[in-house]
Amino acid sequence: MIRIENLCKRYGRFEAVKNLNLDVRDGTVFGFVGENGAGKTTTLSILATLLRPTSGRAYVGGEEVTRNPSAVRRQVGYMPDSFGVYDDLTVREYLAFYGTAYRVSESLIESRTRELLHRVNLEDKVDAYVNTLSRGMQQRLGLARSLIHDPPVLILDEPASGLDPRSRIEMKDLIKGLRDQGKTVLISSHILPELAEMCDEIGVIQNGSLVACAAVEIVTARASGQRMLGFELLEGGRLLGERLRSNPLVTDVVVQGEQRVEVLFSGSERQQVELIRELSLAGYALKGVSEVAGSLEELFLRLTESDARSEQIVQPENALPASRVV
Ligand SMILES: Nc1ncnc2c1ncn2[C@@H]1O[C@H](COP(=O)(O)OP(=O)(O)OP(=O)(O)O)[C@@H](O)[C@H]1O
Repeated sequence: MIRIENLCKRYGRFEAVKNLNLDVRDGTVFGFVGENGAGKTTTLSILATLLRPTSGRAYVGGEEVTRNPSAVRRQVGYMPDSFGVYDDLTVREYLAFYGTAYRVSESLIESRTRELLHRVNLEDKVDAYVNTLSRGMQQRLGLARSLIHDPPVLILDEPASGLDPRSRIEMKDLIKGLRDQGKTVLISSHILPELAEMCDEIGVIQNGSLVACAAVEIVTARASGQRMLGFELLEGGRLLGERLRSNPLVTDVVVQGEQRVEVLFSGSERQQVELIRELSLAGYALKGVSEVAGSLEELFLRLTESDARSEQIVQPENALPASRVV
C-alpha cells in the first residue's frame, strides 16, 4: 500500500532523508521511530504530497506522489505533528470545512461527522468552538479530520505527542481500531515502547536512513528483559567472548578488543552475579562489569544487527540497506 524507493530529500546542502526504502503492507500499522530530527516528518510530508523529494520515488496505493498527487491525496488521511485549529469554527464546521476541501458531499459530511465524533468520543462537543477543546480533544479531532474522506491510508505524525497518559491511551485505542477496520497506518513517534503497543512492524530511522526494520513481536520479545553488560578486562577479551557465546543467557556478544566485551544478557540479577563470580574463578582478569545504559532503540538495533551477523535476516530488495527480521 505504501512503498518508498531510494528516497532522498535535501534542504539546501543538508540531506534530511538519505536513500530511504520502506514497504508498508495493506491493512497493517507500521511504526516509524526515530529521535528528533531523524527525518520522520520530512518522509511523511513527502508521502502526504506536501513536500517534493529531491530524488527517489514514493507510492501510495500504486500512485506515485509527484506524478499523481491528487490521486494520492484521495487515498491518504494525514495528521501533521502540529496543526492549527481555526478559532472561530465549531467542531461541526471544522469537519465540514475539511470534508468540503476533499469534495465529500454534504450529506456524507453530515453522517461522517456523527460517526467520527462518536468514534473519537467528541459527540458532546459538536457545537463547541475548536479552540476551547483540550489538547487531547484537539488531537482526537485531528484524527477525525484526517478520516473525513474515508481514506484507506492514514499517515499520523506523532499523534500522541504532548498528551497526558490517559489521552495517550485513548489515542492508542483509536489507532488500534483503525487497523481493525482494515486501514493501513503509518505512524511516527520518538518513543519505541509506545509504538510497539499498536504496530505490526517497526522501522528505526536514524540520520535520514532506515537502519532497522522488524515485526513488532520480535522487537518486544527480544528487547524486553534484556540488559547490555560491559566487561572490562586487563586482557583476554577474545577468550572471554568465546566463553560468553556458549552461555545460554547471553544472546549477543560484541568483542571490542582484548580489554572490553559487551553482551546482551537475559538472566536475572542473581544470575548476573553468579556469572561474574564464575568468570573470576575461571581466571579471567576482570576489572569490572557495568550495565551499559542504552535506549530501547539502541538495544533493538543491536538485536537486529546480531541477527544480520547470524544470517537469520531476510533483506527484501526494496528495504535495503535496513536490517529486517521477519
Ligand atoms: N524546511 C527545512 N529547512 C531546513 N532544514 C530542515 C527543514 N525541515 C527539516 N529540516 C531538518 O531536517 C532534519 C529532519 O527533520 P524532520 O522534521 O524530518 O525530523 P523528525 O524526525 O520529524 O524530527 P522531530 O521528531 O523533531 O519532528 C532535521 O535536521 C531538521 O532540522
